[in-house]
Amino acid sequence: MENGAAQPVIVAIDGPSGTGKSSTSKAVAAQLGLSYLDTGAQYRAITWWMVTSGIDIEDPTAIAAVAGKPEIVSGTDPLDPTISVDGTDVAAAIRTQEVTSQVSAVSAVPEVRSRITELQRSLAAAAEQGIVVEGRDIGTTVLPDADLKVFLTASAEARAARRSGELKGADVAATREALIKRDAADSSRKTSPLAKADDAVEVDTTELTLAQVIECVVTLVEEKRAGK
Ligand SMILES: Nc1ncnc2c1ncn2[C@@H]1O[C@H](COP(=O)(O)OP(=O)(O)OP(=O)(O)O)[C@@H](O)[C@H]1O
Ligand SMILES: Nc1ccn([C@H]2C[C@H](O)[C@@H](COP(=O)(O)O)O2)c(=O)n1
Repeated sequence: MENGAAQPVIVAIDGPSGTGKSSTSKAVAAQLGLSYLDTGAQYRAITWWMVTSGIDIEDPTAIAAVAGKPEIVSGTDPLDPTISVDGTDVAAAIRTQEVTSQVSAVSAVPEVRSRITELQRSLAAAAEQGIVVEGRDIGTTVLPDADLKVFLTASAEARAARRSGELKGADVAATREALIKRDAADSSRKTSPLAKADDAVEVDTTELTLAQVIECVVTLVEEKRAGK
């Protein structure tokens, strides 16, 4: 650019549950002065609204009919990401087991996906310095022209151990089964399933520390910016 200002950079980070997408994306965005969007939080937020509104989660037609109703607002500061529904802060409420166990069913409904995808694209377009967007279908569907696409993976054992460490005292085997079940549902839905984009860089984080994964992604972004 003539004035030397950096072009906004769009980074898509996808992968299964517990591979480190949120931790990595937040840190990379903070380090590089970019915005950050947790798209899983948006699907959790609409699921929370469906559950608290008494919508039958087993009925995709009922979900589709009200998918446009809740107003979901995401704050994109990586140091203080926020999520609200109709003005209520739901950051804690969307992390309950009740929401986690139902989010795959709600997020499989095409009307939900088109509504949330539109929100995600408008937030990405508004990010002046650029944005790190993490989820399941960012590189394939939401932002197919992203400057950099990363697909994080890790063994089910490593992911379960990480999650069990978070949920103190949680049974590792049960956590592993729950992760595998959610990934299978997210990967097998018809509309924009969890998938690696053909042009994504795959990073297996099983044997890497979080700091190593962050460094790896920061380097990939810097290489892209340098035109390498
Ligand atoms: N490379 C790593 N080594 C060890 N622990 C890690 C690593 N990456 C992430 N973690 C830890 O694993 C847990 C899950 O990470 P995180 O929430 O970032 O994953 P995620 O892919 O966003 O998961 P989900 O899709 O379920 O939201 C966190 O406690 C995080 O600190
Ligand atoms: N781009 C996305 C992001 C998330 N989802 C769905 C599928 C996940 O199981 C759920 C919760 O995501 P998490 O908070 O665990 O990252 O949301 C999706 O379908 N597409």
